[in-house]
Amino acid sequence: MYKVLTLNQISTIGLDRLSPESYEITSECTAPDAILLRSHKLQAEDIAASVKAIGRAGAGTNNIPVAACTDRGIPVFNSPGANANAVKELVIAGLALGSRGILPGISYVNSLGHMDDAGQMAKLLEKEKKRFKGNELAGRTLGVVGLGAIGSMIANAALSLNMHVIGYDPALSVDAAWRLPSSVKKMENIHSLFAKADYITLHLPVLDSTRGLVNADLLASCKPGCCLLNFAREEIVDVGAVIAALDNGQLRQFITDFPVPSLIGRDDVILMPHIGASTDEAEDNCAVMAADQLADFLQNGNIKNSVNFPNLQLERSGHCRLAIANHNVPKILGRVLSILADADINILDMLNKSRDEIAYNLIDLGADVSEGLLAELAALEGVINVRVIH
Ligand SMILES: NC(=O)c1ccc[n+]([C@@H]2O[C@H](COP(=O)([O-])OP(=O)(O)OC[C@H]3O[C@@H](n4cnc5c(N)ncnc54)[C@H](O)[C@@H]3O)[C@@H](O)[C@H]2O)c1
Ligand SMILES: O=C(O)[C@H](O)COP(=O)(O)O
Repeated sequence: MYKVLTLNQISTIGLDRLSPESYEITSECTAPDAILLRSHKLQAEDIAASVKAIGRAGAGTNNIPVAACTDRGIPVFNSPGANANAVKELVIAGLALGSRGILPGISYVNSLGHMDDAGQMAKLLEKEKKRFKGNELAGRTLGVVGLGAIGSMIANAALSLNMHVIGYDPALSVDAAWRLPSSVKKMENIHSLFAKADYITLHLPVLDSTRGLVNADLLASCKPGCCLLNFAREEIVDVGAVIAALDNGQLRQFITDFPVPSLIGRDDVILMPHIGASTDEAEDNCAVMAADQLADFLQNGNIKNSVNFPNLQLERSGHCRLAIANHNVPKILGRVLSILADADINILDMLNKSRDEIAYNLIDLGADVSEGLLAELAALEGVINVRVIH
């Protein structure tokens, strides 16, 4: 029986993938085998020694101490693309809110509760509606920073709204490049994107290299009157610099899913409570993906969509499987194999892959391994953890 600790509300459609015969799902547990979470801020010291894997039902893993997990041989999984459509739709709504007098218009109408004559109200609204005039998105230029799962969907949607789309992504994957229509103009650097776009939308992860990326220097290069949308992460944008750019007219509007107190109460700011992925569909998709990935790791050692371990999947064969995480240095696999050979254990299949400082091995064996042999493998220099899966 595997114990899975949930640290956020996870869709039951996803949790149902973990059958009650093999999994106990609990929101309180001192020795879980795995953790399933969304945006809960997880501290390294709160990850019990028993934890073998962490599943993020969502995209961003900046709430998880990934480096500490790597050191401890714990793979961290996320759910790439599973909530991208939800974010795309909210960003399209953000573009509409940023181009038309929708929110002030609604709030004006709601302020007329004292009126009781429909005819008079209609007359007043026809007179006042000029205050809520906007502009169309068609013909304007949208700059998309980060052209991964979300950014590429937004680029496509904006093209269908007859916008011009320019994009910047210095680490674009081959898959993501295939998803992009050729009419999306790739910019060489982020400054030229800021200089050309009427609307700029951010869809990149928070990393050391992207923290504070949108700062006073970058905002100084944007087209005066530009509208900035941040549905990526709070830390990517220097809010003080955004407020200064709004005050001096460099920015016309800031729309974000990551409110902070200094932004509240401004007419030129639209704040949402981190609801980019808050749809039934996205929550179900993310939970299903995260649960399936955790189950495949716990039951088979397979790794799919890990942010710190190599992807590695091997069909099961033989009597049992060893899953070994080790530091990515020479000779460790050779030593493992010679211990197995000395114990007369036949290897039926195996796969070994590395990613940065970590290496991971799946070894299918023709016979069971003793506790003593497991301890010998675990004690090898460079081996981080060893698991036998029956
Ligand atoms: N508001 C929300 O609720 C919500 C929901 C989902 C994701 N997010 C955030 O959006 C981010 C992107 O999600 P995704 O699913 O598209 O991820 P993704 O991994 O598919 O795409 C991210 C893209 O950003 C690119 N990138 C990395 N560094 C960059 C840089 N310096 N400049 C430009 N591009 C850069 C990558 O190459 C990649 O193509 C997530 O990391 C998460 O923080 C927010
Ligand atoms: O990175 C993500 O997937 C989003 O920020 C969604 O976060 P949530 O799962 O807490 O809504």
